[in-house]
Amino acid sequence: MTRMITAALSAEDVARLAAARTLIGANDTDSILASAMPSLNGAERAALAVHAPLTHAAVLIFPTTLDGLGEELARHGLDAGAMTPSTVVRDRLSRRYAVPAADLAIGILRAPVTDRAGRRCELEIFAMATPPEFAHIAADERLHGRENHFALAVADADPIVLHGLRTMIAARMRPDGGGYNVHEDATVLYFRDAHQPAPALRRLELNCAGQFAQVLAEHQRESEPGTGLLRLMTGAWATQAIATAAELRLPDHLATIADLPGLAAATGADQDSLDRLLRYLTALGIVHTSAAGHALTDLGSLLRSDAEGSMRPLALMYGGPFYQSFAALTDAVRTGEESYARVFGAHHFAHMAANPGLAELFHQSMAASSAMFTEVTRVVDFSAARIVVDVAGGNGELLSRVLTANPATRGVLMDRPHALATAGQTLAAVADRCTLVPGDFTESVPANGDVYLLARVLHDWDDTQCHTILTTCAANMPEHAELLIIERLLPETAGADSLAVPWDVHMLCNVGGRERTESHYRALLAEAGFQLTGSHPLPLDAHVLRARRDRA
Ligand SMILES: C[S@@+](CC[C@H](N)C(=O)[O-])C[C@H]1O[C@@H](n2cnc3c(N)ncnc32)[C@H](O)[C@@H]1O
Repeated sequence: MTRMITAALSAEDVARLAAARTLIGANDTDSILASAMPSLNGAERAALAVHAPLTHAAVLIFPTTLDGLGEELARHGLDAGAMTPSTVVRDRLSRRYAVPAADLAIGILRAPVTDRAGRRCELEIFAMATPPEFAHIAADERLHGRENHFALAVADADPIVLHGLRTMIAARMRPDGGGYNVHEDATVLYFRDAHQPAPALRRLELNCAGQFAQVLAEHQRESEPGTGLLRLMTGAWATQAIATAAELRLPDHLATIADLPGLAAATGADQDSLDRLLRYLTALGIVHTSAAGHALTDLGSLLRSDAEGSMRPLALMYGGPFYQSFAALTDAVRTGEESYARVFGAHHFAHMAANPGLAELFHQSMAASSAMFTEVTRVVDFSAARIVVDVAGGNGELLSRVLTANPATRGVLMDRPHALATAGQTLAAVADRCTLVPGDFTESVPANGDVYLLARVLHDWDDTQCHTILTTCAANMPEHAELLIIERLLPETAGADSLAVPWDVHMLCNVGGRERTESHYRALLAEAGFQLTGSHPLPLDAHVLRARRDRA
């Protein structure tokens, strides 16, 4: 006797099943990862393919009933096995369409298919029994394909592996919920990229046998868009908490005192308030708190005033004058003019010139991020240079490194008088080989150098002012001399990450300057008669750009 086939599939769902099947058949793990997460490099894709190979593509279909669906699928060449109930998709649709979960009948079937490399994968078919009153759900889901996804199966059910894979994917696709499937004893994490051009690749499932509550909880937390936004919006609180710690010299005291009453007494702080600040600093990773008391983490140690390359002055600048000018960012964006002058009544450099204490702190703070200078003497060979001229060299941090590494070289530090006044201590060890020259780089620069340095100077100015500085250099530099520019470079492509991106806004607020791409610097140099001859990366996302006078 022939069994009645009662499930009916629409032509649209048959086509959607075929598309999901083709997605698997036309791809392997590497090619699907390359399309879904183009920023993964080959080595990262290969690692992902080992630890989490492609396992299935999923599609949600809408037969009138689930009865006889297996036979109907077989007629379309899909050999699906037994149906199991879906709870995760059912609950999501229940929430999405405000329909009681008990009214939704959703089953999962799996049909074997092979990828283009001949590896066995599956077509995961979610089927929702769709009586006429749920036709609107079917129409909406078919249109948006929200449940479509492709899946990677974690090869080793291990929390560290799962955590690492999750982190790698979450840097490219937004965490988008997940759950523990009791029927299959599997932890399922979803990711989403709403901007992915191929709808079938907008959603990724990472599937791992076993229950991993901690990884799942972290994923769920990151999946709530509000949490991420709250963290971003309260970033200024972290700035202030760190600045307050620096002002109270808390990091210095934490080097020898671990208990709260002792720390409160040493810093002159209210004990309960200090306890709350310490809890926040612990959450920020600055302080480590245990039964033994409080201690600095490695990160927090950089805030000690006696630390090599101490970042304490930067903490005070970012939580002090720069914090105030950033509060007027809206003005800067509206007008295109720096907010620092609006807040303090004078341009950054004029304000520094009139406030020696602040100038001292500023130059200490510039030196605090001079980790970008550590590589300069390795990347550039100064041994043939008789004289190195550091144009607007501040307190001489870079020049002192160059002269220390090159005992036969002499240096000229050129800057405004108030800046030179801060240089004595930095240059003490090389003072016999160094001359301090007050001047204005819009008028002239010393003329006898072999190498000229312009470190973190051009980003203070707009293109017109940069042109003036560069043409002054070109007019005064000997023909053979080389110009080295040290700056952070904005990425040439949108969306790429670099410290230059936030610093560009910082320059807008505080000096009216800007960060630039390498091609922007190449063009500025060319207009001033220089040719860009090389570019080398430095720490903290900086680069050294090498240029010579254009003889063409
Ligand atoms: C951001 S700091 C960079 C200092 C140093 N090159 C460094 O990387 O640490 C910019 C420097 O430009 C100097 N400056 C500003 N206007 C100047 C001018 N017209 N002539 C010479 N130096 C100037 C400032 O005094 C300051 O030291």
